[in-house]
Amino acid sequence: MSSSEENVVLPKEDEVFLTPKGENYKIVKLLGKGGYGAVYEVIRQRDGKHLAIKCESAEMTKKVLQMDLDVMKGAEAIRSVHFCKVEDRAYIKDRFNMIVMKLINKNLWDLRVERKDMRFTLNTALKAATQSLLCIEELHRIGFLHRDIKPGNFAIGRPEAKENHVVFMLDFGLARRFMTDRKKDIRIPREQAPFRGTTRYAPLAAMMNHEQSRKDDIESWMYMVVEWTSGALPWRKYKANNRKEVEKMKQQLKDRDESMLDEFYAHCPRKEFDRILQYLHSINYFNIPDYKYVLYAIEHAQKANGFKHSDPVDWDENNPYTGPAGPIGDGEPLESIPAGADKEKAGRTKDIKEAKEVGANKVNKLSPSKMS
Ligand SMILES: Nc1ncnc2c1ncn2[C@@H]1O[C@H](COP(=O)(O)OP(=O)(O)OP(=O)(O)O)[C@@H](O)[C@H]1O
Repeated sequence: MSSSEENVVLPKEDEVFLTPKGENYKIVKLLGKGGYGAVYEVIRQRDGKHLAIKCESAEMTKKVLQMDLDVMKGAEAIRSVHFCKVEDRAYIKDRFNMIVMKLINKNLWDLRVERKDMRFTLNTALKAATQSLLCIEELHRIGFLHRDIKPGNFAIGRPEAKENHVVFMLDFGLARRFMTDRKKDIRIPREQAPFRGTTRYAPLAAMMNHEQSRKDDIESWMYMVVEWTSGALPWRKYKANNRKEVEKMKQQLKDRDESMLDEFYAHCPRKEFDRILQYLHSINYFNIPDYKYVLYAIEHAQKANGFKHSDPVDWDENNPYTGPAGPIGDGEPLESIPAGADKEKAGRTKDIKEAKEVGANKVNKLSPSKMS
């Protein structure tokens, strides 16, 4: 679709859309545009609540909105606080499909580059690392891989909703279910898989056209966390058309090239971050990553640097931090939960909640000295 055709079908400022639920939403402004369509801030006319709508042109052959919907419904069924709640949906005839969801705030790419030295304080980077890891573990628990973990796909909530210390995960356009249809086993990896992701953060597996798995989302998370902490990655000057160069440098890290490791970990808590990276390089496609081990490493870095949970984050320097710090699950995949979570699933939610609480106790009992 050409951009002029796109402008005709996509919403315009002040337009009002009626959904089958009988709700009217008025467009306030465009928040962002992607290959699939666009995201807008809207006001629900009934109660004046500010929400977001994500639209996908009806003509798009590759439908990504359904995947967004499946993931967000799954996250709702486990009562995650890290995903936007879906409030409504509609098909606007001959124009676009849309989902209405919670409105959130700036993403973690914008928050970092706004800073004078283009990096978060170590306290903030580690807090963002913890919350984004919790997002990834929950996504895996409901049966999906993200396959495009990057700072632009994590955002903080709005202060009006008292959610500006909560990190949300966004954009499931490249997500993939990793369990078989019977939801018992991991899907057999394809021999070759087309590249999915963003060159700067993509795991080595993706760069080598291998099937991605849970460990690969965490490898991307590691690159993102290092960038938050140090302000840059060694391969920052390379773009998507230099994928081979970037792959070579990520391979040098895996091969323990000392000068590459020195550059990669500049300004980072090297001991803890390196434990994580070496661990990720030691596991394979079928392994359930040990999310708690990764979290311990981050906690260890926090304790070693004397940070407290209440120390403020960079985007809200005058208030104590109140963000969630877990609990984290075992990563044992549940059967993925399709759109329209029903009553039968409500019972399962209780089980999941209990399992999470047990997980929390275990985390608290273990000593960070395990990392040294
Ligand atoms: N619920 C929301 N509330 C506020 N802003 C949002 C919301 N969802 C998405 N956005 C913003 O809209 C933009 C596009 O969103 P999203 O990442 O879902 O689409 P995308 O086009 O697939 O992204 P990209 O192509 O940049 O990876 C991003 O800047 C994001 O921060």
